[in-house]
Amino acid sequence: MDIVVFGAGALGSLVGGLLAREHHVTLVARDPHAQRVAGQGLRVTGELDAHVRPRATTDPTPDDLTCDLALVTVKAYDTAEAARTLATGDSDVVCSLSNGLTEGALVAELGDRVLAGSATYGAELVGPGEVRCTGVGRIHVGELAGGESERAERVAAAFREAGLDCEADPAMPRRRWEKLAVNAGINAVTALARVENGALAEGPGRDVAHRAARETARVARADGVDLTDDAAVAAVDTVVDETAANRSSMLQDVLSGGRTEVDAISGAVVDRGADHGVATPTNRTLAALLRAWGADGITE
Ligand SMILES: NC(=O)C1=CN([C@@H]2O[C@H](COP(=O)(O)OP(=O)(O)OC[C@H]3O[C@@H](n4cnc5c(N)ncnc54)[C@H](OP(=O)(O)O)[C@@H]3O)[C@@H](O)[C@H]2O)C=CC1
Ligand SMILES: CC(C)(CO)C(=O)C(=O)O
Repeated sequence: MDIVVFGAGALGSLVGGLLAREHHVTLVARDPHAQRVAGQGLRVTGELDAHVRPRATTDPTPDDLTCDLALVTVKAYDTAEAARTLATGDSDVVCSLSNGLTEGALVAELGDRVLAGSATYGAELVGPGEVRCTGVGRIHVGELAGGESERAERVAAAFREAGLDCEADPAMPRRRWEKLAVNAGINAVTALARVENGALAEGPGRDVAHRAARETARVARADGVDLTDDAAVAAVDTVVDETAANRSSMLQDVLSGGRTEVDAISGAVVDRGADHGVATPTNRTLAALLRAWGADGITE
């Protein structure tokens, strides 16, 4: 398969690097990472080990973006720009692995080429040309509206050919909302309390994370997705347990003074809740505090 990975930072370099063991991959990345990959290849270290030579560019032409599959791995807030650039090429299928509700921005530019995706692999960009796998997870792809899908099966098979753990999921809407509940609970609370995920196994942070997850489930149901409060809370507990020593991506953003994905996570729950008349006081408060931090940003 001809695959473009748009936004090859941590996750995109890991997934794109692993796919390059079997497929023709182009990474759209920033310098100096892109330059190093183009010159000396990409090293995958940590829990997996590979040295591959995908193409890499910072400035893709429409020809570069013409492919069988475009994976979007930018931060949620860069999705709209990524979609506009991808629309200059001709990709058969586009699939985002970003956290948060980002499909609106993709569909607006790319229409029914868009599949939903989610990833639980862990990745960190060590430096130019090297990405560390911090957790071997799983990738799911499927139709935005759910249901069996030949094209999702094709994408999943291509991932598996390259040795990635990937399944087509006919219940992708539920999976995405469950992941949103996990991120709404864990990311926002750990970023504000400045604790590792494991700190939410007990105590006051656990209660706030559960409330945020329950609200997300309520909004999901109003949106037509069958996610119970109990399932959303159980998903938070499972991820807290499995990633106890992790600093969530939002905590990492706050500690590094970077921009957070608050709009696509807590903010998206609030906005979608408002569309359906569902109150989301916990997510509203978490989003407001994260945005207040973003405005003034003390990091030490
Ligand atoms: N890292 C992980 O383990 C996981 C991450 N995720 C999700 O995946 C998404 C990506 O996360 P992560 O990989 O950590 O983030 P990164 O910031 O490491 O990667 C995104 C990369 O995309 C680049 N980028 C953005 N726009 C462009 C553009 N127009 N052209 C070229 N490059 C561009 C960014 O550059 P710049 O910063 O300079 O704009 C950055 O290098 C997030 O939504 C995250 O929540 C999900 C599961 C696991
Ligand atoms: C699953 C979790 C919460 C792991 O830390 C994550 O997705 C993140 O940090 O963004």
